[in-house]
Amino acid sequence: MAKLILHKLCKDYGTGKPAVNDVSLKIRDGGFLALLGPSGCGKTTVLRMIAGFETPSDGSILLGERVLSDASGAVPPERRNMAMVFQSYALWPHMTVAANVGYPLKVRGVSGERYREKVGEALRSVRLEQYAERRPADLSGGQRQRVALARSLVTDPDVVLLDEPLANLDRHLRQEMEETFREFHARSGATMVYVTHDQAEAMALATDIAVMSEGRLLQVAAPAEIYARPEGRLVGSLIGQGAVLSIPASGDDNRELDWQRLAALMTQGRAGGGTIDILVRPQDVLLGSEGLNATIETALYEGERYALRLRLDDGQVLRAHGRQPAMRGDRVKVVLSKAWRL
Ligand SMILES: Nc1ncnc2c1ncn2[C@@H]1O[C@H](COP(=O)(O)OP(=O)(O)OP(=O)(O)O)[C@@H](O)[C@H]1O
Repeated sequence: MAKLILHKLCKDYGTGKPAVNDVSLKIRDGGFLALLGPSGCGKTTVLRMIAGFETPSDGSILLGERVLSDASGAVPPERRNMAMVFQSYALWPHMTVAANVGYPLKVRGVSGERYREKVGEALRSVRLEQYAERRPADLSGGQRQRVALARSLVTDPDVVLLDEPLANLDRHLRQEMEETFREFHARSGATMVYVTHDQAEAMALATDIAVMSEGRLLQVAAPAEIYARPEGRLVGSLIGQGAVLSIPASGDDNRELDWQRLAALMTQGRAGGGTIDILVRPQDVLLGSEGLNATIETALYEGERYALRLRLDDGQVLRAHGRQPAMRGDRVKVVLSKAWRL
């Protein structure tokens, strides 16, 4: 299998604003890339161009040395050796689970022992062997999505494209399915591109996250890297549960700011010199007897702690974790142990 390369990819539907604008990306062989971004940012359009369902207005798509799409033409979807998994499962209701899983093999003319072997293997990979003769209507949402996963694997695709595959499931089932997806990825070795607007899902599943906004790619990095060093306000606010504050410019290049530096900047006022955006994670907001004055706006009990929303006296909002019961309107003091300049 080979690296999937998107080179200066554009899609203009003629609506006056391109849906995808100059997206360049390399997805390593066997990688699991999450395409993350708010609704309408162009994620699905990128996925559909990779699959061959949509023709790029500009740019090219390569799988290793093989050109799938460029100005001179495009390889049709059925010759790309890719599989797609949809939010809606897209199963045939009148066919059994086994027949659904085997359908792509039938289309390719595979039959007999080879057919049975491949279907059995795919069903085992998602632990659905016992359900082979059932119909989709007799399965839960999670089991239906596992059928769709097995079907996507049965032809040994080079690339599996997943379009919000867990969006229809409840929170508990989503977590369980995340485990299934990780296993599925590890076993199949296929390169995966996974569209989602759920950052927690992207962090839990992917080896790399690509954040998009308004058709453009903002940042591509491993989950831990993008969490620790997000680029810009949108990525900062999208990944993890941080708060973005605007504070007087620091004048130095250091992007990691400690409390000493922050305290000096935040208490000096805004007399000229411009401002910078900083990202503050809830675990770095420490409640105590000194620091910035703030008021508790909401305190949500989460079992082991309280998730607090605080308003600083300058009107900006922070998120914090509290150990003690807290009430709306309580006055507190906070120290920001560290922050990241966006
Ligand atoms: N067939 C189409 N014709 C015209 N405009 C389209 C078409 N498909 C998508 N668009 C527009 O292109 C932009 C990107 O859409 P796309 O579906 O790729 O976004 P998305 O990030 O996947 O959104 P969502 O998470 O809501 O599915 C949107 O503004 C959308 O309205």
